[in-house]
Amino acid sequence: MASKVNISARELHIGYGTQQIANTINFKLNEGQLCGVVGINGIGKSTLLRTMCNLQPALKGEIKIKDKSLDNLTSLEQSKQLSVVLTESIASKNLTVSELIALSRQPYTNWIGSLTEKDKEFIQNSLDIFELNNLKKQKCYELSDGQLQRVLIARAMAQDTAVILLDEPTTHLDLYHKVQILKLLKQLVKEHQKTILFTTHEINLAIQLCDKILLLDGKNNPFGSPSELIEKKYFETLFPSETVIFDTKTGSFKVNK
Ligand SMILES: Nc1ncnc2c1ncn2[C@@H]1O[C@H](COP(=O)(O)OP(=O)(O)OP(=O)(O)O)[C@@H](O)[C@H]1O
Repeated sequence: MASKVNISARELHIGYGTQQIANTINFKLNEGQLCGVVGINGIGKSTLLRTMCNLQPALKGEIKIKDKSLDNLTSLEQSKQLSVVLTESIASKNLTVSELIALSRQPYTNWIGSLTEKDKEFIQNSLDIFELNNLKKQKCYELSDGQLQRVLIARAMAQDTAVILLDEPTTHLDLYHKVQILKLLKQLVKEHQKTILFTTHEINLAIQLCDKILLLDGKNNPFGSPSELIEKKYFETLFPSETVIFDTKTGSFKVNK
């Protein structure tokens, strides 16, 4: 059975007003796929993410969620298809972990905002999957960066959308917690058939864990499986080679000593 395309971009140009930041971005992501967006500082990763969740307009081209153009979705329809975890610090840190995760059910609750049994089930499932039961009564400001990141992803999970977008979900985390978060994302796409797209500077980890990588390079913006991109030597020109080199044998970046 052919996998379903959950999100795609066609000939997408992104930027601010008359300032183009990245051009001709093309990709298609199926359900059950984890995709990392990589590229040097300032190349447009966060701009792409913000464009993909309609926080800013595309300059050209089309984004589709399933078979519908993002432009044609109402904000309620969008919030049932697409959840977003951005880097900006959350305004609601005064809430407990449970309360923050419960907010994710807003697209489904009635006008009073009361939670049904089904809503409560989604919230409890998320707490279970992300092992947050022992933290659920804690205030969000009391959490470590790694714990808060897990809570934010749990909230996106409880929103029950086909697509989850995350902006740098592993910043400020130590190596163990970076790997833990990325493995959780991998588990989500495989066990729950989600499509997850996240921006990252952890290219070595993305190469090991992602099904697809979108490499914003300011030219071709290649998209493919990590091994396809390695074979086509796209990683080799990403950084100046006198500083960092790409080792094709191990599929990882090394310091050029
Ligand atoms: N609100 C804005 N208005 C105008 N230009 C902006 C705005 N936000 C970002 N930019 C510019 O857009 C470009 C891309 O920024 P963006 O934050 O998308 O890059 P990035 O790849 O996510 O960078 P980093 O890896 O450093 O987080 C930069 O040149 C930045 O200065």
